[in-house]
Amino acid sequence: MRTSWADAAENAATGSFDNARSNGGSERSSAPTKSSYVPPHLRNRPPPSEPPAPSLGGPPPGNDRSGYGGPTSGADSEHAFSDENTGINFDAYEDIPVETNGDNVPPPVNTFAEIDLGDALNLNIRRCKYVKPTPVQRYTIPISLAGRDLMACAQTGSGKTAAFCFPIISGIMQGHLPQRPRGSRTVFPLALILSPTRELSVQIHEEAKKFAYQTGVRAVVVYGGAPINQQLRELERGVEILVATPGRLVDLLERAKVSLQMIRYLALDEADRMLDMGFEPQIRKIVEQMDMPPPGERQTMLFSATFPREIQRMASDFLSNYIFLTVGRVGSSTDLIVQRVEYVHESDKRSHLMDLLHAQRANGVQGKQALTLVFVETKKGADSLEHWLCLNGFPATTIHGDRTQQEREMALRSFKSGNTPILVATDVAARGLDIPHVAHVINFDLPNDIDDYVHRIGRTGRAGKTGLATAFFNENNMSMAKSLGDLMQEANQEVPDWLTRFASRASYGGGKSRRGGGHFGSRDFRRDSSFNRGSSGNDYYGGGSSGGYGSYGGGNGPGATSAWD
Ligand SMILES: Nc1ncnc2c1ncn2[C@@H]1O[C@H](COP(=O)(O)OP(=O)(O)OP(=O)(O)O)[C@@H](O)[C@H]1O
Repeated sequence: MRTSWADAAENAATGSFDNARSNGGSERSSAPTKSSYVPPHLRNRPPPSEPPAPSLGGPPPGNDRSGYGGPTSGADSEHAFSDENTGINFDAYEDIPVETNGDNVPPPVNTFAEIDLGDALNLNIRRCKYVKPTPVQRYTIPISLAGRDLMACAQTGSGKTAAFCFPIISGIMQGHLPQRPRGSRTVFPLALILSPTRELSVQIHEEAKKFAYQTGVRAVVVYGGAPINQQLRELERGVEILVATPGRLVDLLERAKVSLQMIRYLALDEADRMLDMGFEPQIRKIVEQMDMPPPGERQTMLFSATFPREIQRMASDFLSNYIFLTVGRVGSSTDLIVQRVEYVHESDKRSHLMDLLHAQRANGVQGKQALTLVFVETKKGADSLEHWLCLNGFPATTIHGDRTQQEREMALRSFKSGNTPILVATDVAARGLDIPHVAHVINFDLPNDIDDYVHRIGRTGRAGKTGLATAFFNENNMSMAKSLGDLMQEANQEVPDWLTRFASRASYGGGKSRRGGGHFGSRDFRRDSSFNRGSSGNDYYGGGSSGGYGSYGGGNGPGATSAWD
């Protein structure tokens, strides 16, 4: 058992599942390889090619908006452009099925050069070493540049952030900007990007700053748990793109420090999360009850890897004649991630985790622990597991809603740097965080909702890289048996027989799935013949008695809101 974990973790870290596979399974027969299946990223793998090196030493790029008097800061410096994307194998995404639905869908592009994003942004894209657009970017960017509203669903780690940032920055750079009132202390951003967690907002802001470097477009972030005065000072220096968590933004709107009157672009990242029970009232307040222009007068873009039908229905309130885009199936996990599920009794979880970590360390490069993200159900559970890991010689830290913002940020930094290579987290870290080199995601406690599982495991296997995800399963997770088995099967993973047996015994749904039963949400809910805004209609997703928003009882309900902003 230990050997197989070691192999799996090592392979995930080095991206060499193909090697394991080519051993014919003789030495590594228990490794999580799929004997006949070859994931897309390993098929016809081309020789590694160096992306063209951007010239960083030249003169600053011309600003496409000559005469625009806005601030010129973007990324703090060119050092903000890292080498992370060098050599990424984006062929991994080539054969992912893409579906669009809506009127007059603009055609996709194959290269960034085909789109007029503006010189300064194009240069930044090269500086980021983005050689070609990912599928979600190929479709989304022309749709957004055509001024269309969009609901986009694409797998974790597939580049959704750039997909909404590029058109926003380009639109602001090249658009005819409205005159914004001057003199008052209220600020009037042109674009608003909302995300559910502080850390994700910070990350989106970092990305937006890089993309907007020397474009004249200034991005500012506001989020809870950090001093508001500092954020006010940043706002007063000028803001075109405001990245925010809902709570802090409502505060600023109520104090009339921010007006949404001039908003031209609204993007909701993790849109299904933003519209579920925890956040919906705040989002409605921001979008519908303040001074933001209505749908049709602003451009609205919603992004997530998961989009339950009821959330789609609700989201349509915010959109006007929108295009629905799916890259892969809605809510599917990427098959860059090797998924394993282990039957582990509640009382054995710690020792089992210890076995995994020992094996992983033994096989790590120079005995180093690969970055491992361990998800648990509760904040208390996170603290106690962290303590226990540290006592047992595994440097760990934790991120959850009871920690101060400073502690949360420190934990993330320490994890990213490898100083504490194990991060124990609640769902606060489940969505959006793009941490390079996470080799292994362990669901120590499985979530109650398969969509949450998809987001959690999506912290590995990003941007064309491979990853490993392990789930501990026992009778407490019966309600997940079928959806987990289905998801794994869909992602061409090996589903253990015992899980299939549990699934057939479990009454599917278990009252906790937003997805409902039978089919995964694979399409635009408007195509459902039963779609009728005035009636509840039949559930396309069929099966479960519990499907649907109203009955959602997953980990994000009111009891867990403190884990979020
Ligand atoms: N065209 C591209 N070329 C190379 N790397 C890219 C490209 N687009 C995005 N990336 C990189 O891919 C990684 C994942 O992107 P991003 O965080 O936007 O994924 P996501 O789809 O939003 O994931 P999630 O659903 O987890 O939020 C990032 O490190 C980003 O820099």
